[in-house]
Amino acid sequence: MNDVWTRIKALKAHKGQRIADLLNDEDRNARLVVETGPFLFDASKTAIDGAALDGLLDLAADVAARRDAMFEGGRINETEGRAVLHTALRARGTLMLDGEDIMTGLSETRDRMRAFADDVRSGAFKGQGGAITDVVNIGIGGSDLGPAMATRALGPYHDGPRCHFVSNVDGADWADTAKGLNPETTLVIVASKTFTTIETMTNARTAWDWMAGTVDDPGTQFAAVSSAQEKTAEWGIDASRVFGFEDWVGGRYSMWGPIGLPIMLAIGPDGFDEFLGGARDMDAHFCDAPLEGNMPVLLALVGMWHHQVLGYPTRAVLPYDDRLARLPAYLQQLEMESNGKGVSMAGEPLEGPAGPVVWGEPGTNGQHAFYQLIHQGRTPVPCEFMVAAEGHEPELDHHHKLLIANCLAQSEALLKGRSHAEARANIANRFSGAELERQAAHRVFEGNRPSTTLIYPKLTPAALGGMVALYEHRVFVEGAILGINSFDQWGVELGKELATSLGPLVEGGDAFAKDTSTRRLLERLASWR
Ligand SMILES: O=P(O)(O)OC[C@H]1O[C@H](O)[C@H](O)[C@@H](O)[C@@H]1O
Repeated sequence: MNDVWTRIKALKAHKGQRIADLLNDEDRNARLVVETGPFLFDASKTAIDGAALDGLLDLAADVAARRDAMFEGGRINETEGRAVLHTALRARGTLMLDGEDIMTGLSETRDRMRAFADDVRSGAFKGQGGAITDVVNIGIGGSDLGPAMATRALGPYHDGPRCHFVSNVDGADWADTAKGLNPETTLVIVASKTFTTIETMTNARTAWDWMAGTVDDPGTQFAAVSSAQEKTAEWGIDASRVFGFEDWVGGRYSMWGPIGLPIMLAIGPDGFDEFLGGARDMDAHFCDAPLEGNMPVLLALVGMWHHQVLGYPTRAVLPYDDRLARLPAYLQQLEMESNGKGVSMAGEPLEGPAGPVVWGEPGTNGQHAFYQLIHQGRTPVPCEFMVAAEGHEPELDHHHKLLIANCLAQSEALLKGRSHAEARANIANRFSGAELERQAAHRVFEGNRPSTTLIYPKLTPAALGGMVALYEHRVFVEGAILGINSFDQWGVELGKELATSLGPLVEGGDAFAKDTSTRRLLERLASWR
């Protein structure tokens, strides 16, 4: 699709319409509101008119073929020569890859996870001091963000051992986590697809030493999750507690399989199945619904309208759901590591930007922090709101009503704004003349700012699974349209290599080969140690 940038440029002709006017067009509104499963996605508070939507849908014309290739195991991760089959982790039936039904191995692993989780949760699996009270997942990036986000999101369903997450190589992360833990009743999961990531290996070694201080055989209280099982054996972790996955599961797409073990330990295997089921339903919708009316496709096209067509550099994810506090961080990896690319699959520089900056915080907290910029800053920030119809605290339903009211108020405020005349009228009793004009100018809201809203009845395991799958497929659609590889991450390599070369210099080695700034920083840090 080498004319994609030409077509994106052509779409700019449709910009400039006021959202409030477009909202009067019921036919257009109906096309921008999609429902599936427990979700209603409303993209009508954007400046996309019917013709722009036609053009955007046209961009996505070839996505279906690529989508089918992904689900069928095509090697669409071309730079690494790999299939992209995280969807198989939540699928049913058979799926042949290189002459083998991969579903057999996947369900065997899931059965082993289930048995292990049941044993840990029931107390049949014991630490030296008895039943496991605490689980520490040691991993980073895709081996941390998904399970950390999901266990927080599903707090009301949590009836297993406490789950903790240590990711940062900063010793503070381990030290603060270990402080309240008893090694004799703690299970450590070392989660790393490659089992080479320096942060994870360093934290795992520290955890091992900590446990060895009290526990006779620390390996018995360690489990490992990896696609490099030969490396887990070197750690002395018994194969019965090693859960593998294949290289066709990308790290940031991996929580549906063994990387999700902390979720399974927290909410139980049945809850985990519901989580997978929600994602599977979204997969079915993505595969079966026509492009128009396809929720991930619409979410992707709205994203591209804002970033590639209108040039807005960022988008904010604003869950009015405190338990989704880690969702923005999770989506930062999912979206920015997948689509933060500069060249096409063929290695040609892109004519425009691929993925935007993704950021956010739960509402209402963000309102009291950065919404000032969202409402009055010069650069529009497309906002992606999400809110449940009900919370898990029926006795606190008045809180939830306030939450909903605030969520809807923000998208309404962004849409409507406040004119100079309105601002002036509000303060005309306090100011006059030039001072009235000046004060009013500070109280003007431009309005006409875009947002989308995703609503769902309740944040259940199934709803969370569906929501994450929705965003996974959104990333896929954007990447497919732009012709980039959403499944590699070469951009993280250089920093890793340089960190390796800087290690000895932090120890005091000769830094003559480094630039003058890096040398100065090294020298001053050394002088302070
Ligand atoms: O699971 P691991 O192999 O330890 O990798 C952990 C993370 O580190 C890498 O640098 C990648 O950027 C991430 O995509 C990955 O999730």
